[in-house]
Parts: sequence; C-alpha cells; structure tokens
Amino acid sequence: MTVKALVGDNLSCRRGFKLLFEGLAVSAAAGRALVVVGPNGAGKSSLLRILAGLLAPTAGTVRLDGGGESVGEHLHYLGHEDAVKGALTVAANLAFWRTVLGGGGLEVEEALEEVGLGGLGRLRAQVLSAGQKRRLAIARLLVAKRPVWVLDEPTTALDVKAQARFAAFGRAHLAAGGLLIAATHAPLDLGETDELRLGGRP
Ligand SMILES: Nc1ncnc2c1ncn2[C@@H]1O[C@H](COP(=O)(O)OP(=O)(O)OP(=O)(O)O)[C@@H](O)[C@H]1O
Repeated sequence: MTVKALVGDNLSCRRGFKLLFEGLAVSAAAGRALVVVGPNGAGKSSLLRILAGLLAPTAGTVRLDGGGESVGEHLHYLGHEDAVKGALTVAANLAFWRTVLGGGGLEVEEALEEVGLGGLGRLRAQVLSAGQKRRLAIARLLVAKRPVWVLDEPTTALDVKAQARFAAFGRAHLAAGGLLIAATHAPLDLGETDELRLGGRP
C-alpha cells in the first residue's frame, strides 16, 4: 500500500489551561512538504505529536490515506531531543535505530558519511557537538525507509552545509513520493511547500 496523505480533521489541542488551536484542518500530501510555522508556544510541536500519534488531540481525528491504520509503522519522527545515547558509540546509536525502525535504507557507515559524520562512528556519542548530534538524528531518516517524515525543527544547530544536506535528503524523499511535515523557524529549502501557520487566537 502507498501512503498518499496524512489528514487531520477538526483538530483541537488543549494543554494545561491553554487552548492552542481548535477546528484545525491539516492535510499533508505525498510529494509535497507541509511546513508548520508560528511563534514560540503556538502549538507546532503539539500538532506534530498529534499527527504522529504520540499525543491525543482534545478533539478531532487523524487518518492516514493509504498505508493502513497505524501512522507509527510508517513514521520517522524527529523531536527536539536527538534521542542519542551518550554511552554508546555513534555507530551503535545508529545501528540501534536501524534495527528498531526496520532498516531497508542505507548501511550505518554510508548514512554517517551522508550526514558528514564519516570516520566518527567509533566515538562515544556524548562527545559529539550539538550540531553533530542533530546530524546523527537526521541519519535515522536514511537508515530506515519510511514514507512519513514528521520533523520538529530538524535544522536546529546545523551549520549551513548540514542544512543544505538535510534539504537535499528532504527533496529526494519528496521526489520519491514521500510525505514530509516539519515545524520550523527557518526556511528549509524543500521545494514546493504548503504552509500552515499557527498562533492565531482560537
Ligand atoms: N505537557 C504539557 N503540559 C502543559 N502545557 C504544555 C505541555 N506541553 C506543552 N505545553 C504548552 O503548550 C504550548 C505549546 O507548546 P508547543 O511546544 O507545542 O509550542 P511550539 O509552537 O512548538 O513552540 P516552540 O516554537 O517554542 O518550539 C506552550 O505554551 C507550552 O508551555
């Protein structure tokens, strides 16, 4: 089955006393990026977590068009945290994710080369810089083939070259019919992009 779209209908999200949004319609189609923008605290991360199935909406529904019932098995989710275990080597971190996420993408060493971490595989991950940890998180996208990418500020801490590499990965994923939703404060250079702005008063 081919994933065609990730669709949220009539979504509301309340966190604490705050109603972040309500009655929100979201549609991300395969092959075209959806970028979520808005000020700090507007609810971008909350919306991404709802679309990824990690947070229940206060109201509304999320469905995958094509690909069956569960978003999770089709999903790469990158949160603010890099999900890197400092005590493991760089390569072991990525090998772990490759297994957990089902593989089918690049080999670990190939993916490390692609993100500019070639030769650092045997280092303990705790010594990586912030941008290198982000590169390692992005390498997860390459080691397992998954059609739905939900990415929370994916280019945070990346230098200009790494941002360009990320944009190339994203564009290749979209060109192959993948689906990509990203929250961001900075342009991502993903080609044809739909924009969803949060932060109006619900
Ligand atoms: N677990 C929680 N309990 C209560 N409030 C929360 C919780 N998580 C987030 N919030 C609040 O929800 C609001 C939206 O947070 P969210 O992280 O979705 O915003 P954002 O648009 O991604 O912000 P940023 O641009 O700063 O990353 C914030 O006011 C935040 O304090």
